[in-house]
Amino acid sequence: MSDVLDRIAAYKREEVAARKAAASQDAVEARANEASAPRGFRAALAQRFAETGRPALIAEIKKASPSKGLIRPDFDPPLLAQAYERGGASCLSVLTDGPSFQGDDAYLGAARAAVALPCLRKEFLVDAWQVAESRALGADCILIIMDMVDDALAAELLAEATRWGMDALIETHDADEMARAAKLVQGRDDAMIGVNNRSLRTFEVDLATTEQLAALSPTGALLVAESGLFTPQDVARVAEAGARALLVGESLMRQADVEAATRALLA
Ligand SMILES: O=P(O)(O)OC[C@@H](O)[C@@H](O)c1c[nH]c2ccccc12
Repeated sequence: MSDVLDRIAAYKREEVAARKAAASQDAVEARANEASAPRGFRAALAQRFAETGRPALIAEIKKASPSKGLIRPDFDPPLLAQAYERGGASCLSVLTDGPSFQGDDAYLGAARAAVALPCLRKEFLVDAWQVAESRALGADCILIIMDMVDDALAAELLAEATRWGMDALIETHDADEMARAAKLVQGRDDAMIGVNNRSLRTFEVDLATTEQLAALSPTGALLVAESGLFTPQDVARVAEAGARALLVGESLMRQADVEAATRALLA
């Protein structure tokens, strides 16, 4: 009865409850107020797309995943961040979830401090408290997974992100979630909507997901194609569908020379 996403949601709620018991909203806000100012995440992607006419890259720092196990044994977030930056990435995504992705909160700050790129905290948000926490950790952008939140929580997360000067990547995987995302961003001109080609419940990957949902994406939203992108042909395919940015992890994390692989993917 319980699939991967349900299991993650269950342990994340416990994790957040424990963290909230240890640090009040005021305490976490005090840390957020001292964090280095947000770097414009969506703006960096939009600018790169405007300059090149090709999708901009959000490169992901990801050690392991529930579907692939250990992806990169020699894992050094600052060095990986610099390789991505030199290779032409416009933004970074850093996994902070420990149990499923072998991530860590500290990786976000360490990667961000090593580069000038805006950084997404790749985390499962189940409580608005985590938004100020993300800012305290240095995040420039948060992730809102529509499959994990109801409309009220999604709106709360988005409003909190805006209040802290961060962008939000709103992740969808089917037409219903895209419709909910479109409603959520109605009236805003700063929307960023992701289409995850991988199901977080079955791990099945299909680039046709981007093609199908792109047509349903609200006009004005910056469309991000996520997961399962391995070749320049894959990139061309989602670009053709309307993606203005890409979120790529595994295919780059598996390469010995991350800088060269990043450059080759974007070539
Ligand atoms: O490693 P890939 O297939 O290139 O995928 C990267 C990214 O899209 C994926 O890690 C991801 C997309 N949405 C998520 C939500 C939670 C955790 C992970 C993800």
